[in-house]
Amino acid sequence: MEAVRASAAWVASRSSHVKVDMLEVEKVVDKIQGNVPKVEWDFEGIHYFDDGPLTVQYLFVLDALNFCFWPDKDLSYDNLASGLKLALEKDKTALDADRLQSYTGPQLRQLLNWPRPLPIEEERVRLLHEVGMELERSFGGEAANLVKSAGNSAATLIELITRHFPGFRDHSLYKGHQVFLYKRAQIFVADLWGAFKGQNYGEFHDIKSITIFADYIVPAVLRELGILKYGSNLSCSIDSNSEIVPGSEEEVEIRACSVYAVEKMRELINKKFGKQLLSIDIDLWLWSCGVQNMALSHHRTLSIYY
Ligand SMILES: Nc1nc2c(c(CN[C@H]3C=C[C@H](O)[C@@H]3O)cn2[C@@H]2O[C@H](COP(=O)(O)O)[C@@H](O)[C@H]2O)c(=O)[nH]1
Repeated sequence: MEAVRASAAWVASRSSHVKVDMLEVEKVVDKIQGNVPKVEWDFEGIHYFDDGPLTVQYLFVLDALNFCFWPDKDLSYDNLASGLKLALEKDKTALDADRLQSYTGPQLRQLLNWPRPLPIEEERVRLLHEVGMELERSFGGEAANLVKSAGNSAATLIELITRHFPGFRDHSLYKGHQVFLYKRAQIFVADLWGAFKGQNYGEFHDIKSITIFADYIVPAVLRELGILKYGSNLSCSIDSNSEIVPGSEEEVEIRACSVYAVEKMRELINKKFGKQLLSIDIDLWLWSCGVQNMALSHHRTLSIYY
């Protein structure tokens, strides 16, 4: 994921609305003495797992829809993960490639047992269709075949996903430069790694190449820790829950600086404590802190990417 790392650093070096405070990065690293608290994947107990290909199908569909929950204050990622899990437990064919291509908005709501329209519902349906169609066309209908064809390489899997499924192409243009963040593609790799505990469909020899997943929770945690500093206009917009325009400099800077800050944290932990941490582990720690802190205000961007 060199493209993510390099483009995030490029943005961080030119950023004007968001700054990474390296002194605060150092303070946090010293405070935890290089020991990032271990958070178990599925600490919430909400995901489907059967140790086989159906779990891979579940995780791929989950991450195809893993974005933008905040416009509905009662909806969260948990509803999606547990809704899809229950749907699969009731009907093992619910996420088959042909079924994915035919869901309508109301049927998707019904599948998730959600009583009203989902945020950006028409995009969610479009992405489901895209996943079903391309899985059928190129991977015999199974996400497990997509994973197998990556040959245990996280970078190859992300390359395959973004080549075959346009809905995962989480790119932005910033000051004329292409920025790659690939949040949902990377989180799918992390979910495989976490669910299968680094074995079988979750075995990746280059898992350390993955960065954090630039969503709307981790930046809020980094800001709370003092690691990200926002300019006054941006601070006001976020604290007053105003929407941040997708693709704006502010939005790209928030996401890219989050990736960059955690890469710096990781480097510092390595330098000071001689530990090689995975960004995935830092991400899950930060994310779990964020979702347990209801008081955090996060940036609000209507986006299909996170
Ligand atoms: N950086 C990062 N972002 C993550 C996740 C996850 C879930 N990962 C699962 C994997 C193992 C664990 O046991 C987790 O269950 C969701 N999100 C993002 O959060 C936001 C949802 O927030 P709220 O509206 O409050 O539900 C939304 O952008 C969503 O895409 C993560 O791990 N890292």
